[in-house]
Amino acid sequence: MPAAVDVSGIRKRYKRTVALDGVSLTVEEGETVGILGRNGAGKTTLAESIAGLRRPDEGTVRVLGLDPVTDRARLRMVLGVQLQQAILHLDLTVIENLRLHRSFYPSGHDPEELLRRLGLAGSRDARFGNLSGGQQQRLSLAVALIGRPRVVILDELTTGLDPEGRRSIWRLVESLREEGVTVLLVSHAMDEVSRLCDRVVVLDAGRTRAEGTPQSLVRDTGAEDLEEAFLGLIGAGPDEIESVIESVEGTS
Ligand SMILES: Nc1ncnc2c1ncn2[C@@H]1O[C@H](COP(=O)(O)OP(=O)(O)OP(=O)(O)O)[C@@H](O)[C@H]1O
Repeated sequence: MPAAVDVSGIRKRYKRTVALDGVSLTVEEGETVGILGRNGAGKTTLAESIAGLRRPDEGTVRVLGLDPVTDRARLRMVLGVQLQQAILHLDLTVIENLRLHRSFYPSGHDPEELLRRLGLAGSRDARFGNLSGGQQQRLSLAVALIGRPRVVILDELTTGLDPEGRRSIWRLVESLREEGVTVLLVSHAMDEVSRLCDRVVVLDAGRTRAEGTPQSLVRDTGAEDLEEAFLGLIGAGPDEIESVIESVEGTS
């Protein structure tokens, strides 16, 4: 059985910026793995490389044994992706967008039921372009899940959601885990990562700085909680800690 996600030694450079500098990562089926790192650490580039939206300069990526670039059509049937910038039809309504995406798969969720689970039933007939940021975020998650994927990539899943919305989305991710879905979660929200993730990978300047369960990272760094462990791991000094906290708060 191939791993759900197998990344080996990937490098990616954008002109002068080295975004990924030899990252390797294996995620077994059914695991929920968090990708952490300060702004610009390379998290989205890693997520997009796994999704086949970026082609690494070096190294290999496999998702359930498929190459995301050359096996794209087959991968689409088993991979769901929610990225920071949702690309949905502005002029279609919520339900039309979701039905359209449902039509790409031979089987999947009932669009109406998924809207209810995501707290979007009340916005069913609103155009995507008229939704609030949090509602757009929920719809992009619905689109990622509509085909019942075996692997899901979620980039900043709950950014911009109200507290009630965050909790209902967390419960949904927990139910994915119960169904054996593999989840890769890019996040700045340490409470979210502590609650949902079996394992965490900390990226720093395009390299893997640390990897382990949230509990082991806290224990091994002698920190009080995951946020303190994270700040210690990326080597943030007292002044830098303030600015990292500001950047984390600004994006969560
Ligand atoms: N399309 C691009 N062109 C040029 N540079 C890019 C591009 N995309 C990302 N970068 C650069 O690559 C580095 C990694 O970016 P990436 O978006 O992967 O980081 P990130 O960890 O997801 O950050 P954030 O937490 O802010 O979302 C950054 O220095 C960024 O400026």
